[in-house]
Amino acid sequence: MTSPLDDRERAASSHPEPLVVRTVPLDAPDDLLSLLPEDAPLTWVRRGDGLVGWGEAARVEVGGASRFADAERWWQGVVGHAVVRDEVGLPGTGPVAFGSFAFDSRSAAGGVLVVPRVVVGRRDGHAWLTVVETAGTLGAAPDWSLVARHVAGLTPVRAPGPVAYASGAVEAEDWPAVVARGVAAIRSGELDKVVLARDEVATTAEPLDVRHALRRLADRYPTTWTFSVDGLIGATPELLVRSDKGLVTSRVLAGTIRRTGDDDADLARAAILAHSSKDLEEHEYAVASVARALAPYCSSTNVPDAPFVLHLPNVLHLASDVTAVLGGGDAEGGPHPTSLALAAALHPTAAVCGTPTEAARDLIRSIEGMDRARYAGPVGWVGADGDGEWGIALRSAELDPDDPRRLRLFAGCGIVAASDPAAELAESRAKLVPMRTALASD
Ligand SMILES: C=C(O[C@H]1C=CC=C(C(=O)O)[C@@H]1O)C(=O)O
Repeated sequence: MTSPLDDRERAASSHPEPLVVRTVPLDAPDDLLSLLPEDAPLTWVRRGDGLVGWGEAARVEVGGASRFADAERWWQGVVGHAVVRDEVGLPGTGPVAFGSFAFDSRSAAGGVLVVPRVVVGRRDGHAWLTVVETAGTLGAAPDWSLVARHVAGLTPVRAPGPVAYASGAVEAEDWPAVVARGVAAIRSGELDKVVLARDEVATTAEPLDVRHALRRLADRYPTTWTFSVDGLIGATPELLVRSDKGLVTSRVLAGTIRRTGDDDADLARAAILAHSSKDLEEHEYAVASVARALAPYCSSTNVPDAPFVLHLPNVLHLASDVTAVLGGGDAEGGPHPTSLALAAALHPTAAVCGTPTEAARDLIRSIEGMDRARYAGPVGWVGADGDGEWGIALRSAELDPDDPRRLRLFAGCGIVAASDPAAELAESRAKLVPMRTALASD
């Protein structure tokens, strides 16, 4: 990513020419990922459905505490001026922006929204093509031949070759001491929960072709959301917020146990996790933070009585699907907040920060020893009507914009009074597995 903007004026001044946007139906392509170019692929895909995009019709970079509000204002300006003909009318048709935002308002990573020139989307057997022009008027309807020509020009996906791993900001063996400081702060009553993370640096033999990693993530972790936005890639199991015609959904995860690879043993571990008071406590803080953040915007919020166990290939998580209906609360009578505004209101949940939020953020700043950049921040897309989907950028890596062989991989763990630092280190290793597997060439 180029240097972020952190003043409102520059963010506001990057309005493009009015966009001319046309969406037409397509026969559903079998495989969205096979359409991606090597250069700057944009991706939000789960179980074969979702959006892929390429090219750049418009872009804004934002920074600081106002990063979400500035991005929102820019997007409203873009869609307010756009000429749109949408022949499909589903979530994700018409103009969309892919985005990702830094975890911490102080991070230089800031945030970005990108409007692709071409988007192909797929949902429940329906598919569409959106083409965005930056000059001119609505022309002839595009069709599959445009995508076919694009695909014919794609380079084959390249494997990255051997990968070398090195410590990030904190050596792995030193990280339990960081966790121990978190536990001590909790036991002394400073806060209830903190989520502490660490990074590691991967260096690939060949420049990374992001498509290689995305394919492996999507194949191995089909229940997660595989994403790629401006050099941030991953497969997150955690949905911060989906907003779809007034219905809001959030998949909250917190509380983890590693898988053994043996199905019977893993079933026993799922039962242990479902009854672990330490993990249930971690989970409860995360769910409460989501319910609290949604309350001002929603007339009703449904929080399941107890979490279910989400099975992923590397770990099992406690999970709760929280749903809510927009309207009522403090927002009574006003326009519905967009999915981006909801993501801003929810971020950071106690699944990635802690409880109370401010105390946890301060502790993270003082003991974690690294800049999380866009790890653990919102990543996803927003449409012209404000509906969209935003995940939390977990199980992720950030490419070095100056070196296509270098990436930072991230993993974090929720810490409560009963946490054991050595066990948290093992859990963080398990959470690095998806990205490590994504980079492998076997
Ligand atoms: C912070 C991460 O995971 C969060 C999501 C699920 C379970 C978590 C846990 O059990 O600690 C974390 O709250 C991460 O993967 O980097």
